[in-house]
Amino acid sequence: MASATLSTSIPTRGDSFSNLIPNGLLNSKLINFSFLKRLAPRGVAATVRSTWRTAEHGGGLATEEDEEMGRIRRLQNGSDVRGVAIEGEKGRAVDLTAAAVEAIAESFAEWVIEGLETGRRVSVSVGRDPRLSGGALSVAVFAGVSRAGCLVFDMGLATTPACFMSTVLPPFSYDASIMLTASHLPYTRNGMKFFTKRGGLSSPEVEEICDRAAVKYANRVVKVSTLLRTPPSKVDFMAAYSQHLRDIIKQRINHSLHYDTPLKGFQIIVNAGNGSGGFFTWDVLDKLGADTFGSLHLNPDGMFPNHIPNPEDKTAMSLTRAAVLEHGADLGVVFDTDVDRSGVVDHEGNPINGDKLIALMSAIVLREHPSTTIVTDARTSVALTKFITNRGGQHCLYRVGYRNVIDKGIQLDADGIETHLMMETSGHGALKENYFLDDGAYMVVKIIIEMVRMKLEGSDEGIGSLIKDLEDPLESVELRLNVISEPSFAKEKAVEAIETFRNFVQEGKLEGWELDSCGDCWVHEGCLVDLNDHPKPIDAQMYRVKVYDKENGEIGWVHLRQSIHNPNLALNMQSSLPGGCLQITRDFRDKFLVASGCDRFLDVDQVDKFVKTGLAR
Ligand SMILES: O=P(O)(O)OC[C@H]1O[C@H](O)[C@H](O)[C@@H](O)[C@@H]1O
Repeated sequence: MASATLSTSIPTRGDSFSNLIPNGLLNSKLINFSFLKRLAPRGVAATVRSTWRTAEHGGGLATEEDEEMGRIRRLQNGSDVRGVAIEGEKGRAVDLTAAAVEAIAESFAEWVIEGLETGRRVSVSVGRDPRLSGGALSVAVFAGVSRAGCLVFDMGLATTPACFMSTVLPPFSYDASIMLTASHLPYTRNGMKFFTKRGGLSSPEVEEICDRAAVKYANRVVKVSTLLRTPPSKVDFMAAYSQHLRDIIKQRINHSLHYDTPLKGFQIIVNAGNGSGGFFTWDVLDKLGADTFGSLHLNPDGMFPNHIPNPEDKTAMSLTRAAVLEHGADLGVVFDTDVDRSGVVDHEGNPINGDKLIALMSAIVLREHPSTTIVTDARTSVALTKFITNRGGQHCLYRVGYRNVIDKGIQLDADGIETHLMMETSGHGALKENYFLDDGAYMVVKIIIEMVRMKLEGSDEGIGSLIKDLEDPLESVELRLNVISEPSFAKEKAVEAIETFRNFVQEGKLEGWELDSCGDCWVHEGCLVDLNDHPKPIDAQMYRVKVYDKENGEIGWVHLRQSIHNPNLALNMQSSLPGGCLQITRDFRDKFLVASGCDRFLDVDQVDKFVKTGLAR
């Protein structure tokens, strides 16, 4: 091993350096030693270095400090922190403890202070969703942030977009914000999202913060503070944020007869799934004159007793659909727990989420900004690309993960390629006009304004009519393949499988499969395969492949990637040929999984089941 690598790298936790380590791992994704040295008290850095040396010599056990540091590092999930916060999951212990949260919050606050280099005390706001663990973990955040020397502002029950908005809306304008949420994950989980005035943090930034927290945590004898240096000040930011949303609706509709109640005469059903989104009903819609009778699950309940708050959830959508039809409402709205995502139901009861929601938002945005570029993740249908380009827009397909999609849009826009909308199929949607922030409430605001505008222009067709010409893909399937490995190696094994897949495709071992360098994106070759003009560290490995057949030409695509949250691979595919997905899956299994030997460390049950029965999951 080259000495240059020796002096700059240390292993990540759990690298017990057995011969289980996948090829090349020892040199990859290792944190920077000089960074660690700056932070780590001598003992810790020395332990880390000596463990690394053990590795260099081919063996040795991870120390207790390594274990502790690894536990904190593994809480990073892309651009968020996520973990189990309360007991209740079979086989999964609590790892998002108050001590871990405190160390991470303190590290974030230090990172903000260093970045701002201001003489005054830095201010940080804190919000949370209704999860049962939220109260206790808030206290841990207050302790960590105040321990770093910041002023803390407690927003209480809040939404993720509101946390960001608290950094830009005067008079609040806090320097940074932390939201405690695990979005649509079960009640046992919780997590953290981080914001500065520049927006949400990227995966490498969160990784840096977790590395810092890991060292801090491992070096602490007493892990949890009992004393708050500065008690938090309570603020009712949600009231100000709601007024901000109301003002936007009033100003943009500019109703000639009733300016302050522009939603008079409209019935809108909100399904908040017992998450944080209830405010949108009583503090935004009701006050603007809408009739919200029939709305569902508005009261916050950290057990989420009705269904998972998630616009991708079938129950959430079908209950909302039923309520819209029962009440003859104009619109149904479904929020996820922390309201950074949403979906809608039109007045005919048609659910609009996934590709359909992207199409709806594209139709609205393209009217305002003809020819704008729209960035989505690369699991969208060929029909969506057609929908966007037929209206004069450009469609850039990029990597899964809302932060990736948003960051790509920001980068394109900065490079002079006008980009107004960035959306993931999961329902994260960000608009340039709204700080490039993924904001489920703001998306609904845009849709409501469009709905009223259409009505005022004399159309009774409703917002569903805007996407009438969007075709559904003939076949669309998602399968998951669990990685069978010790948890600390799961990520690396996933990368190994995905890179092997890429090699197989490139070497022509799967006939008719061709690595898709940029989907149907015209912007730059290679954007999808991470060869950006501004390369960024990769948070999850993924490739999209176009599939051709001799008789029919291009028949579909395959997208293989590491899951962001779990030790598994996600295999998505679409086909325009009946039975195409079955054939694709058969080839994937026989010519890749079995031929490469990856089936030895991947659980191929779902693949086998689909091949046998045609049923996914
Ligand atoms: O990797 P998965 O488990 O499929 O999750 C992927 C999804 O995770 C979260 O929900 C993120 O907010 C999304 O941006 C991402 O697409």
